[in-house]
Amino acid sequence: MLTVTDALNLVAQSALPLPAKRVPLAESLSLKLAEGIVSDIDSPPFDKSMLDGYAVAVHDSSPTRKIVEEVIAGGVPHHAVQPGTTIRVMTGAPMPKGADAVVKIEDTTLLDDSTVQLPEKPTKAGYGIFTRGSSFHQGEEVLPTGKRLRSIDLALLAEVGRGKVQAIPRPRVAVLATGNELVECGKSLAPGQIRNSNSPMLVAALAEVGATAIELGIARDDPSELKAAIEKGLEADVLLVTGGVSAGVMDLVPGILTELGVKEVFHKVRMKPGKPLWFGVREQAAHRTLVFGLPGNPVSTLVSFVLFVRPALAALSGEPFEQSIALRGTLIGSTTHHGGRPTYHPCHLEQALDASLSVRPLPWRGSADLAALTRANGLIVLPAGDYELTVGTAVEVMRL
Ligand SMILES: Nc1nc2c(c(=O)[nH]1)N[C@H]1C(S)=C(S)[C@@H](COP(=O)(O)OP(=O)(O)OC[C@H]3O[C@@H](n4cnc5c(N)ncnc54)[C@H](O)[C@@H]3O)O[C@H]1N2
Ligand code: MOO
Repeated sequence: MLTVTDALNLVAQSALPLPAKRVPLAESLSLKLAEGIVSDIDSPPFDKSMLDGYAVAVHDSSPTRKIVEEVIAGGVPHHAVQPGTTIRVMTGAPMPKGADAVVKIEDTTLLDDSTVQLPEKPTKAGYGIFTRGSSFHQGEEVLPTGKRLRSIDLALLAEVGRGKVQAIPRPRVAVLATGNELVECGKSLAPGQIRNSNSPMLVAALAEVGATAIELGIARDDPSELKAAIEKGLEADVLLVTGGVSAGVMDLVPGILTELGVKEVFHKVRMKPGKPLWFGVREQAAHRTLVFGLPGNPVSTLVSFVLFVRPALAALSGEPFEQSIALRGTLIGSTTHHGGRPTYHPCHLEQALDASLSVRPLPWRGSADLAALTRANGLIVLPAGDYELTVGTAVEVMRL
């Protein structure tokens, strides 16, 4: 059976960045730019007052000035500032000709409706002015290709008039739960039934990493129903099918995937939980779909998602394919391990002031015990073998 590392390498080979496309500004947050953004304007586009006050010429020493005009943000001055005169400007207003500084309104005294007294101390030239083009010039590259867009970057795109940008889009990920025993969350249970907990978990986990989830609901263990749902899911960039991938009589998923042209890359990985993980790729025309058959038990689904799907989604979005970071911690509770598969055991991690991690293994009843996982914020990576680990042992852990 494949090791986790070998299986990860196989997923990494297929998880290539999605082709870039034009994306509306409002949908571009956290996407990776696929073009350098060049400004269509000087910024600011005009010499602009940064204060509410009076536009003055600093070499003019007249103690009082005649106010010839008032310019608000969005307006334009119709006069120039001449010796003995001033123009009242509001923050954001274009500076009038003849002025080279702004005196704050709080530092002045209005003598009558059209006369203002200025402070004796002269203002410095340039004070209170954001000079045209002092941030950047028209034709300058303001955001480089490859940049992952943050909210402040969206502000800059808006400033330079870019309503659409060329970027690597968010991966579209279809989520399909399979199994006759499953009912949706709002329903009461008949004998033998359980609620579909995998779909809400995966949809939320996809939201956490900025992927777009396409929920396909529940398909019964019926070949034609499964086939129709899987066919729909293959239109996405990634299809996550949960359940039906182990060895049972109703484990139909791998066969149907193969029938629909998905090439199996691997089935089964030496890990606990998550052993029956299935991975394949369908190439059709220019469209590639990565397909993960996630084992049905919710903890197996989540661990497989964290280990395999999350790095694949990062790679599709243009980031490096990186495994969850392995950290070192020290056990503050003992634990035992049995069996030939490395186990990802739920734990509670606590970081001390010196950044060291204490690791408390949590009671856990296996891959269907999702309640135990709700109390965990990490997983201990326990190597294969039969052994006991005592308090104080150094272990490898991952954050959840
Ligand atoms: N003979 C073998 N039996 C099993 C093997 C094996 O290798 N040989 N592997 C076991 C392991 S490990 C796991 S994990 C499970 C995985 O099975 P499947 O992926 O085929 O999943 P199902 O059989 O459909 O379901 C397993 C379990 O999970 C529950 N489930 C399924 N979907 C959901 C959902 N959406 N929400 C909540 N719970 C779900 C389902 O009811 C089952 O109880 O196979 C072992 N067996
Ligand atoms: O690998 Mo299964 O996921 O142990 O329960």
